[in-house]
Amino acid sequence: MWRRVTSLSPVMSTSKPTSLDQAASGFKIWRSSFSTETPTLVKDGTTSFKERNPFITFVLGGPGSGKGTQCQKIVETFGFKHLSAGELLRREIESNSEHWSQMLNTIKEGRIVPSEVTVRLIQQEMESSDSNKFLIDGFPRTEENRIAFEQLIGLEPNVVLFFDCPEEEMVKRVLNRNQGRVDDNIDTVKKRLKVFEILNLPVIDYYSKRGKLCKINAVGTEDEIFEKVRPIFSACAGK
Ligand SMILES: Nc1ncnc2c1ncn2[C@@H]1O[C@H](COP(=O)(O)OP(=O)(O)O)[C@@H](O)[C@H]1O
Ligand SMILES: O=c1ccn([C@@H]2O[C@H](COP(=O)(O)OP(=O)(O)O)[C@@H](O)[C@H]2O)c(=O)[nH]1
Ligand SMILES: [Mg+2]
Repeated sequence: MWRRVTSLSPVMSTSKPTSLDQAASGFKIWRSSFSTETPTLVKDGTTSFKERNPFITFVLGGPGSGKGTQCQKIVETFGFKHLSAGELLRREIESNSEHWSQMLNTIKEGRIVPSEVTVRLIQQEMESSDSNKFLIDGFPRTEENRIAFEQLIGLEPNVVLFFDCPEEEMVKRVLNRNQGRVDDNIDTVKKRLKVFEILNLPVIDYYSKRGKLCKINAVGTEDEIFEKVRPIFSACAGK
């Protein structure tokens, strides 16, 4: 048996990040069915993922701010491995994996899937990749996500990109996205914008204080925005 919180109001009424995240995911029972043991970091029996010293970029911004679009350009120009947390979750749902219906409902309602699930999917992708440069798109979405990643993977991002976009523009882009997503409708977008403001902005603020944040004005053409992104990676890639 599991229970789902259907109202956004608990998200709005408390200020503690951990309880906020629990309210946002609404899966206390589901959450408890996942192990919190630190998974092994050994990839091939000799080298742990951490020892590979990967370059990790978190890509943040509200729904429709252009994260995925800019990630594609970064991949083309700088050869990163792109991991979209949302895509990994959608793939899990499509493959009818355990808890697929809870994940689908969470996404439909614009809430956040438990950290254990998302971090495990990201970890599997990173560990099995030949690349050592990662763009983690749309994660971490909460302080609890951030802490779970740091604890389970044992690493922090090298850089955090934040695509800063006005709400009106984000809504317009999401409603025109036309990819058949269950969350690209006005009701879910409104909820996602609230979740972004309450749960994701504190993560952005955290990285700003750590001196890791690159804030990019996400208004303009895709190419104009990429010209602001390019110098961030040129310095280390020599391009
Ligand atoms: N700079 C831009 N100007 C106008 N539309 C954009 C821009 N960047 C992306 N889009 C479009 O907006 C929608 C959302 O972009 P996407 O990259 O999926 O955002 P996110 O991953 O942040 O939700 C897509 O249909 C995309 O083609
Ligand atoms: O770390 C994550 C990333 C995504 N999601 C869920 O997946 C949805 C879609 O995420 P995605 O990043 O694909 O959306 P985008 O911001 O690109 O529109 C989010 O609203 C959440 O419900 C989540 O729970 N945890
Ligand atoms: Mg996206």
